[in-house]
Amino acid sequence: MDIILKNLRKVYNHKTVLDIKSLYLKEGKVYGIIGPNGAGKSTMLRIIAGLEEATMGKVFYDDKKLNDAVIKKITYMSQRPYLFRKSVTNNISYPLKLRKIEKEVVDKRVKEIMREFNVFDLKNQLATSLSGGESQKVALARALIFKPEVLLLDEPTANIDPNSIEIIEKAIMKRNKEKNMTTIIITHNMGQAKRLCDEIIFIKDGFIKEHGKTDDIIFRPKNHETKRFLSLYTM
Ligand SMILES: Nc1ncnc2c1ncn2[C@@H]1O[C@H](COP(=O)(O)OP(=O)(O)OP(=O)(O)O)[C@@H](O)[C@H]1O
Repeated sequence: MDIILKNLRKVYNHKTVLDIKSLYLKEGKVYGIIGPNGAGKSTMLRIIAGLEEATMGKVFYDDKKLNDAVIKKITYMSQRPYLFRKSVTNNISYPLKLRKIEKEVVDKRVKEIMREFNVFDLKNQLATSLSGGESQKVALARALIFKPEVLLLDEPTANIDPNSIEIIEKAIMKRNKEKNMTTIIITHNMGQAKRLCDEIIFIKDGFIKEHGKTDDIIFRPKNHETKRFLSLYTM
């Protein structure tokens, strides 16, 4: 699914926190959103996810506005994902049960994805008792189990150990190749941006300051603000 932002603006308390004239995100590509704290990255993602309304402007999904059919194809994971006070298995199977998938298929897919994310041993544990990293993996397994067309991730691997980061990145790349999933990832990890993203969008003060191919942005940024931002990271 292509995602198109047109004259999108978000204002909080008379302050514009996001102002995007035009952005075309193509089906099957992985986009990295980078930028300082408070730049408007999460606001943009929440608007695309349909969790927040823009003050002005529109988001199109292919040529459609957000509707029930579109919402069913999108999955969004926040910085602090919310898990139900139920077992890990119940949490992960929830999106399939919601879509009335038959039990045998649900059981098979849940087992597969728990193995993929290395959380199988936690299957009966109460999800609210998991560690931060474990919760993140379970939340992503739940987000991916229904095979979304659009994946929106707000810092999916903040505070995650390298082994789990690798599991999460592999899971994203695998689906991207197989399902042509359009993916947008907010990250403060430039190594991750390099590994995962086809293109990078640098946002500051609510504006897109620079957008281009990952290597161009990371190694040959043109905008002086992008240069300054990237110079603060060790790569
Ligand atoms: N519900 C809200 N009410 C008022 N202001 C808000 C609200 N949500 C976000 N903001 C403000 O909008 C600006 C952009 O916030 P946003 O969360 O999009 O930034 P971000 O780029 O994701 O930052 P971070 O890297 O810290 O997660 C910030 O100044 C924030 O304080």
